[in-house]
Amino acid sequence: MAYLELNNVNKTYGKGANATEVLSNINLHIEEGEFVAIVGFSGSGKTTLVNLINGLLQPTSGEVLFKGNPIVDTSHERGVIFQNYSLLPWLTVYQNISVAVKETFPKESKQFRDERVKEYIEMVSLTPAINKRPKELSGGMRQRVSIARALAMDPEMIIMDEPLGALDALTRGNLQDEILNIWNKDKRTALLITNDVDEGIYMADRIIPLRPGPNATLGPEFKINIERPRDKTSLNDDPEFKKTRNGIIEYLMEIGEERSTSTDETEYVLPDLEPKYFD
Ligand SMILES: Nc1ncnc2c1ncn2[C@@H]1O[C@H](COP(=O)(O)OP(=O)(O)OP(=O)(O)O)[C@@H](O)[C@H]1O
Repeated sequence: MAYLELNNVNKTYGKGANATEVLSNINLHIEEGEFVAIVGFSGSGKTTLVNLINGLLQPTSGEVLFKGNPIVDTSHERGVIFQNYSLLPWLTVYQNISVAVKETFPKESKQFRDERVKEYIEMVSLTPAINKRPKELSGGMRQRVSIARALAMDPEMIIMDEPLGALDALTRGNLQDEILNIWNKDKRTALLITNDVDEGIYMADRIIPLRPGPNATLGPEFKINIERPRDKTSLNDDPEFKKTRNGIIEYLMEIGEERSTSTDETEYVLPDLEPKYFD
């Protein structure tokens, strides 16, 4: 039994003539402590997949199991970092994180909770903005609050739905490292949805492409056999990095081409294939 299992999962939206099967026959097994990245085309069903694992959605058929039990609801055991921040606008940075910490650690002392909130705010370098409300923050800062909030809740599994997409390269690189530190130090299990192949290779043990939808299904997995901790500056020259990157890109280009020569007129946006920070 794997830590997280999706067995023959299908998800359809709508009914009758309006029914669209977004995900088809998804089989995904993630072991405890693994870091898996899913790289997908825009609109292929990545968020639907995240919501099935988070417990916000139920599959139309098939099963989603966490530690052997069907996922029927959201749970603190699985912390999600969404792409759209989802902060409470009337609360400050401190209060947004404090609400979540209080919910997760109701029996701990006020001092413990206060220290934890401040520790995670400091981790994402937002101490100077601790009393600001979301509308006073940039998009990148809001996303950092959202990351701090998810991690401060101490989830066993971290699920990330394109969490770093809106950030500048430097902040993005720093947060990748912070997430990796926490995953490694606390022996978490992680699932990262990204459209950035390089980010996936830098962070994950395996990358699995999600093919374009409708009826999106998972492609073959690519194992990342690069020792950790990985060094961003030398990664570009690593033969294993080049081989893996080329393999994934070739695969994505092939399925992109298959789609463009089919009769289907939907336009598909390829995942981000340009290296941005490995110069
Ligand atoms: N509640 C819903 N009802 C009907 N259709 C939906 C619903 N949610 C998503 N869809 C459709 O399912 C498909 C996949 O959506 P989803 O948001 O999962 O994709 P995505 O890969 O996360 O997209 P993006 O890359 O744009 O974030 C899209 O065609 C979308 O319009």
